[in-house]
Amino acid sequence: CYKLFEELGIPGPSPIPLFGNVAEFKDKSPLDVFKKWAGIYGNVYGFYEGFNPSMVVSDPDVIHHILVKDFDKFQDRPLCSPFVFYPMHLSLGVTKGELWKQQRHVVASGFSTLSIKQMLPNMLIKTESLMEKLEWKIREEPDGHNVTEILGRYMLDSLAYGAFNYNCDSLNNDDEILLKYVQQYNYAASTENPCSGLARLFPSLTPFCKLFTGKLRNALDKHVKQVMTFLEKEKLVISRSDEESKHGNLIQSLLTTKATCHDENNNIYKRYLSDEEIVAQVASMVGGGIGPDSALMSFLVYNLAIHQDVQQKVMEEINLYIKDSEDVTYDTLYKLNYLDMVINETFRVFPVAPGVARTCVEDTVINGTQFKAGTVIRIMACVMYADDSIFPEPEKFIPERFSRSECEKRHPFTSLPFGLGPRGCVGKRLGLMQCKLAVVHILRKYQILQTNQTEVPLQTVLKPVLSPKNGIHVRLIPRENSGFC
Ligand code: HEM
Repeated sequence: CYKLFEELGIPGPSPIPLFGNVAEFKDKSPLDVFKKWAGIYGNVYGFYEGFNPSMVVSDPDVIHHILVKDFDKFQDRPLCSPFVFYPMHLSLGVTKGELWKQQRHVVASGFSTLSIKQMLPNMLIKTESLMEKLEWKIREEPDGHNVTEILGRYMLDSLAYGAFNYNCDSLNNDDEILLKYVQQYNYAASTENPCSGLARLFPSLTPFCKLFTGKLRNALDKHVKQVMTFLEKEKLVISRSDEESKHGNLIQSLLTTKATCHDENNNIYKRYLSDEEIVAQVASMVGGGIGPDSALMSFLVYNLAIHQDVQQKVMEEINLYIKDSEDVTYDTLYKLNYLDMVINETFRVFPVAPGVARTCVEDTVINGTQFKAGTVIRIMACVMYADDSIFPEPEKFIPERFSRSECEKRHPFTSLPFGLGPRGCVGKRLGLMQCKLAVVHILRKYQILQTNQTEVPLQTVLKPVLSPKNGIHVRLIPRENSGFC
């Protein structure tokens, strides 16, 4: 059963019976293993996760084919977590083929510019709560503290209230149903979780491993019940209100947008998503969106603390466009080009999503390499980010690499923080807006400094997105006292 790659003439490490090549990852950063293998086997090679063949790709031309040109042959995604409970099998990240296409159209329409602009007022309310929380924390620990937990909880509150009108306060309440669910969701997919590791390696053991997921199921059940009540509430709002207010949040958009479908004779018809499908989308967007959102925010704060010159430039740009709080609009946030470059460079240095995955659904040949149906394809963007022929001096933090002129010199498929193509991240603009909103508020009030507890270099862990292993320790000092405006 370990003959596939040999027969196809695809290079890769030699597997050992039962485990394939996973032993190589023991006690190492998976990112380092993929970088090492790329150095030995090149930009397209194969390895075995247990018995399962996976192809690893970090060649931008081949990636372009997989994500866009030959999308129909690679449109499905393998499961990110082996534990999928009702109704999550209906969520966008999991569904396949025709059902995915129908849902994607509906979900994507909830992320239009107009919809995102409508989410901003609720997010601003949560940003005020963040600022209050930070002020309190600074009074308690004036010499610096770990900001990761606070930032993560803020991102959750802001996402839930902005996108779903779901007013949760995880910043101040450890027992928030949503917070408990997100913690369990992340743990279930984390590489630190031995149970999910075992189920990934030996899928036939998944039913056994599921016996140990009581906490996840419990947290999911409570979350699903809560989302159901929000759904009923939004249905009432829709039945009462005029057309104008119908797209006030993502749940309303999911309730009122129709999917285009084809029957067995290829006739077109339209349908609304079922309640189960809507609940699955909300639950998975909260669970799946918040991990990368929070990790990005922490890494960004870290980079601003370590690179004071970069922080100064971001501040100058903010001062240029945002004079007072009324200027914090979708349009002004959009103008912060230098901040965009800093975010892109943060994604490169700390690849929150080190790669994206697809399943090959039909045999195909790309640039002379054969891809067999059923094979998992791991597009490891992190390998390109560390390649000095693409990003010279990759160990340095240089936001200017992402200026428009520099980007035009590179292959567009060398930077994939949100994936790309028809199955790329649907929440990209929302995630970026949340992050910019928080950075603008923090920087207008505080200078971010590193402390003697700030890790250099920073240790990271995959859980399931790349995150700071021990959090981010920084000191915030009010700008009026810092002499730095
Ligand atoms: C900084 C924040 C975020 C990052 C870095 C990120 C990254 C990603 C990546 C890499 C993918 C896989 C794309 C692919 O396979 O090509 C993805 C998919 C997805 N993301 Fe995000 N994401 C973020 C925020 C969000 C937010 C805020 C939401 C929703 C509220 C969201 C919803 C989704 C969904 C639903 C998918 C699956 C799309 C599909 O299969 O059609 N993401 N994201």
